[in-house]
Amino acid sequence: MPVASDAEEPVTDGDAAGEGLPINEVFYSLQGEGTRAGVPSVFVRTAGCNLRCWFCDSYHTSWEPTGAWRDVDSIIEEVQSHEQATHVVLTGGEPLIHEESVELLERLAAEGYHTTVETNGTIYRDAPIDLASISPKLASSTPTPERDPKGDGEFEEQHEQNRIDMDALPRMVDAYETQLKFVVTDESDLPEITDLVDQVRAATATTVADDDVLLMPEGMTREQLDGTRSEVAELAMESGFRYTPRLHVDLWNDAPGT
Ligand SMILES: C[S@@+](CC[C@H](N)C(=O)[O-])C[C@H]1O[C@@H](n2cnc3c(N)ncnc32)[C@H](O)[C@@H]1O
Ligand SMILES: Nc1nc2[nH]cc(C(=O)O)c2c(=O)[nH]1
Ligand code: SF4
Ligand SMILES: [Mg+2]
Repeated sequence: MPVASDAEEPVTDGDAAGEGLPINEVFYSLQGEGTRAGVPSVFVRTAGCNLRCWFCDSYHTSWEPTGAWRDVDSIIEEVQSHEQATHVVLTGGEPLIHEESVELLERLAAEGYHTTVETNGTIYRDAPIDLASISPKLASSTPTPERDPKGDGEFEEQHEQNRIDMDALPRMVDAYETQLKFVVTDESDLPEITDLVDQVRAATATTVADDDVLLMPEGMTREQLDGTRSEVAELAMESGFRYTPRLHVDLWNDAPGT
């Protein structure tokens, strides 16, 4: 967890917006998820999210947002310090809740970076995004009282109402090269995924192929993935959708900054 320096305003939940972007962490790693798994990339993780998935592997961006307000220049400078990298992954939290993410993406594009945005697909923004890595949230993500990592189900209704936006999602699919990356907890998720993909196909002019739809096993640790990955791999073979590993978890488990 990065600690805010004296020069930077710390981010806390319910905070008034500061200057620039609330940044939880910037780190260099391999893209662990999706069609570009294995590509060396700089990750820029914003703080704050409009959803509250019970399983969120970035708890300190959603349930308890933490970090520091930073201007775009300082973020670009840190990205450029990783000289080998040509790919940048903007993630969060939900990076597209922040209008300033557009400016950051514009600057990254002008510097020649390939940009991937990891997003829950509920907010559309017009920006130079090379790959929209959209992870629409299923009913199994909802923080019921039994599955609330922090409280007693206080976010259940808000999460349930906001987790799918059938205006923003097809709009993003039509605007950008897209992968739809679903977190799968077990086989009961599959009918909802199929239904959602059908709805997106009906609402877009873009062809969404079966291998643009990725099934990703739920799990923050190797141990948790041991309980989900085989079943999700079988589901991919049965459905014709694509499987994505969580390469970073396989390599580094849940170590910070990976
Ligand atoms: C922390 S989210 C940030 C971006 C955005 N808010 C979203 O959900 O797409 C980054 C990615 O991690 C996935 N993810 C979060 N928690 C997970 C878990 N416990 N197991 C598997 N994937 C998870 C999300 O679905 C998303 O694809
Ligand atoms: N290595 C690595 N790959 C990732 N791909 C998407 C990530 C994310 O948190 O959005 C992520 C992450 O946190 N680490
Ligand atoms: S939408 Fe993304 S960042 Fe927000 S709670 Fe869910 S997984 Fe975490
Ligand atoms: Mg992650």
